[in-house]
Amino acid sequence: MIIVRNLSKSFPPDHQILSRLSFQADEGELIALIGGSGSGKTTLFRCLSLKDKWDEGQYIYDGKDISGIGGLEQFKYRKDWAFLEEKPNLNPRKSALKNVLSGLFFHKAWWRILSGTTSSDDHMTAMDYLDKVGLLEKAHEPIEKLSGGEKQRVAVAKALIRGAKVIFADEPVSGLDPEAAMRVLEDLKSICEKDKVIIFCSLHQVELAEKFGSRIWGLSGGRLVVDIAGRRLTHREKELIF
Ligand SMILES: Nc1ncnc2c1ncn2[C@@H]1O[C@H](COP(=O)(O)OP(=O)(O)OP(=O)(O)O)[C@@H](O)[C@H]1O
Repeated sequence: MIIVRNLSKSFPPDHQILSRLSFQADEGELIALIGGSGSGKTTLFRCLSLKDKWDEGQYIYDGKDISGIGGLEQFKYRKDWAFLEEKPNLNPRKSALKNVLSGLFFHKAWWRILSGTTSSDDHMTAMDYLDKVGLLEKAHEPIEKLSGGEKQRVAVAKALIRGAKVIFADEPVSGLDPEAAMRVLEDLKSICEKDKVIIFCSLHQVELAEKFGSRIWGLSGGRLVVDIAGRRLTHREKELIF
């Protein structure tokens, strides 16, 4: 569970980006974050994944206040989190399988990392995750030969194999055709429900947020102006956000 109280962040000299955000996110929730360009979506994700510092506020993760923790302790928590970006962070020349296996970096023995060897158990686990996102038959294809949606689904499998408990998906379906976008979001939603991970997913299309979000957050000018259970937004709620 994630609890945030009064989180604020500004960029110098005094550009306030996030303003006193408070919320709770529970396991199994897919939180669809919507907001205009520059409303602070990426900055919020960067703060929650400890990539950026914030100025004020309390951040409680799994019952522990991690607001002021330093480098080494941060590393421990970062193992629990994965980032999905618009352009998936994958090696284009390596196969889908090898890319998924690289997600085990945090968990493998040092000699396996140095020698690049993997056990047959690791191999089967990676195949299981590729199966979960419907890409078993593409396991040996190099990433550069996959479509945008397939690449994103490999990135999802890579996040899962590393045991991510929280996934920050920053506009993961921008640039995908509607069918591919639906498939990626269907996978994320099913993983969220079955594996009880928390997924924060920023989206530009309100309809997708309404269809896939178990909750919808609306961010405007760095403020959380809408926080509702997944359903169609009212006209007034849309006006508050955009
Ligand atoms: N490193 C930085 N230094 C100064 N200002 C920044 C920095 N990063 C982001 N900003 C500013 O913070 C604001 C919020 O940016 P952010 O990227 O979080 O918005 P966003 O909602 O993700 O936008 P988009 O939908 O366009 O990606 C913007 O005004 C941006 O210019």
